[in-house]
Amino acid sequence: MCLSNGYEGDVIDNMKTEVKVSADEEELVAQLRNYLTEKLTYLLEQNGTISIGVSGGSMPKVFSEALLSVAPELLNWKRIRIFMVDERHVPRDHEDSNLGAYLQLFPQELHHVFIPVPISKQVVHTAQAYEINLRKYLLPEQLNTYPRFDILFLGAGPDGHTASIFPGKEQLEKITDLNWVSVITDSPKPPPSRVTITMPCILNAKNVAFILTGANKRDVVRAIHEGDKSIPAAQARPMNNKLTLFLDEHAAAGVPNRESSESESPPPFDT
Ligand SMILES: O=C1O[C@H](COP(=O)(O)O)[C@@H](O)[C@H](O)[C@H]1O
Repeated sequence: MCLSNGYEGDVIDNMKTEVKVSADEEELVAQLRNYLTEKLTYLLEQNGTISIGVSGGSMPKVFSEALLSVAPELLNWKRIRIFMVDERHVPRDHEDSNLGAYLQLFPQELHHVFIPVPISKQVVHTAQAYEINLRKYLLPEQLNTYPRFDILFLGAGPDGHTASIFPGKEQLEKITDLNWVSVITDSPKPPPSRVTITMPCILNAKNVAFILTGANKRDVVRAIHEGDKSIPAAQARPMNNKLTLFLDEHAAAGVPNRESSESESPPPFDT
């Protein structure tokens, strides 16, 4: 049942925010599948690797279902690479591992699609090794700059963190000259040690989509929608000024003037 469709095109400080609201998980997966289908169709016509960054937490299940149900002709696994936007510093077979959660949901023959986060004893070494792995696949278009992910799927906590960038802890330790990956050792959300891509990598992405469900994400949704830069999730505004929010009904309660926006039916914007 489709209780409400997405409405599109709210423009706040030049950011075009497309909001897709789903009635249940099945509809959320269908909306994600449509989005992936549209993006993959376009990206496959371009050259090179298609880079998709994903979050952990509640995201692996819906993202995996959506991607694995995209039409097979669009799933050119030789060209698709999936990256963790953050990883908890635990072994891959630990229940808290973000990558581990995806690997359980994907068939063994597709595990090579995921770029490993090599877990070392020290979290700083893990971050360095992961940054080296990112550089193998995400050559920046110009030297001395940040990678340009094709699509980032971000989650956010009720406190406003995204990836593992937490409020008040945005000044992450500089690991390398360019600092694509950094560490946090006192995360307010367990486990305390994590690696994360840095905010400039998020801002440099071609497409950024949040997947946010549940009533406890309402305030974060409001902050993102209003561009309230006090929390990291709301700072994650890509350079192309296009943001997509995939929400359920509970999280969508945070979208201001939702009813009136829906009835106005603003015209769709370009993709
Ligand atoms: O710890 C994390 O939390 C966020 C949000 O998780 P959720 O369960 O509330 O969806 C997640 O995006 C991040 O990747 C993860 O490491």
